[in-house]
Amino acid sequence: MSALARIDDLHVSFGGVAAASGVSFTVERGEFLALIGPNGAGKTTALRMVAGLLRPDRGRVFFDDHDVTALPAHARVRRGLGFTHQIVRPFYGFRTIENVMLAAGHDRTANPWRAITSRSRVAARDKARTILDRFGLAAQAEQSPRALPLGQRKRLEVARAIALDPRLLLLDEPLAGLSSAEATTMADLIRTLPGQGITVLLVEHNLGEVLRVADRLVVLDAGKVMAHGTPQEVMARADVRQAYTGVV
Ligand SMILES: Nc1ncnc2c1ncn2[C@@H]1O[C@H](COP(=O)(O)OP(=O)(O)OP(=O)(O)O)[C@@H](O)[C@H]1O
Repeated sequence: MSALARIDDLHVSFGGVAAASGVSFTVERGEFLALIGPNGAGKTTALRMVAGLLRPDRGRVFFDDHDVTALPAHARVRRGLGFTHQIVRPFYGFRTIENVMLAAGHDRTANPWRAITSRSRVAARDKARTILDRFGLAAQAEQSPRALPLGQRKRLEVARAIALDPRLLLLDEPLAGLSSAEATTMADLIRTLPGQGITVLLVEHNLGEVLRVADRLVVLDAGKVMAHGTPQEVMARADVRQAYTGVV
């Protein structure tokens, strides 16, 4: 079977700075793939091009064998390519469960406001409850996201993305800013997604958690792929250890 996503020779520059210089890799169906590399390697830039948040100067993104390079992010979301932001952005005017319902009602109405006012409300609420349960947020359902600590707000961000039924979920540093216990909880939750039909492409600095939960790694350095393989294969390479950790 072909790859779920194929990233082919992406180039992009900001002013004179090349943030991606021929980035190519595939995301296989059902895998948990992590994109790692030192600061400024181009990880977030690559993820934004896959999501449709940034147009490459050159290169193509294929999702499910379709060339989606020209599609904006919202059109990719409709095809099943979801993403979360590094900085969490819940709707603070809505309760936690309503935040998930806005996404859960997406298949019934294109207008998110109608998703919580129309007859589909009950179905969306049930779906949102199930997702909040899975993400350990059932007790916080009726609270404002403002009242939630960062660890729970980050889980809400992933819960909202899941409610859109993605087949591929792009996660940008979901563990950033979390305590080590919270990071482990979040990594364990993300680890369950491929078993539920959601392929994961993760950008993450927390190498310990990445090595624990990822199936495969792609290492970026200076806008290029320097290595890919299982965590064991990749971390056995001296050039990767030097670029990524500064230790040979
Ligand atoms: N919008 C932008 N405007 C100008 N330069 C940018 C922009 N976005 C990224 N860059 C530059 O592109 C390069 C790659 O940045 P990017 O954020 O993709 O790296 P990263 O690997 O995600 O880094 P980090 O791990 O620090 O988040 C860096 O030199 C960065 O300064």
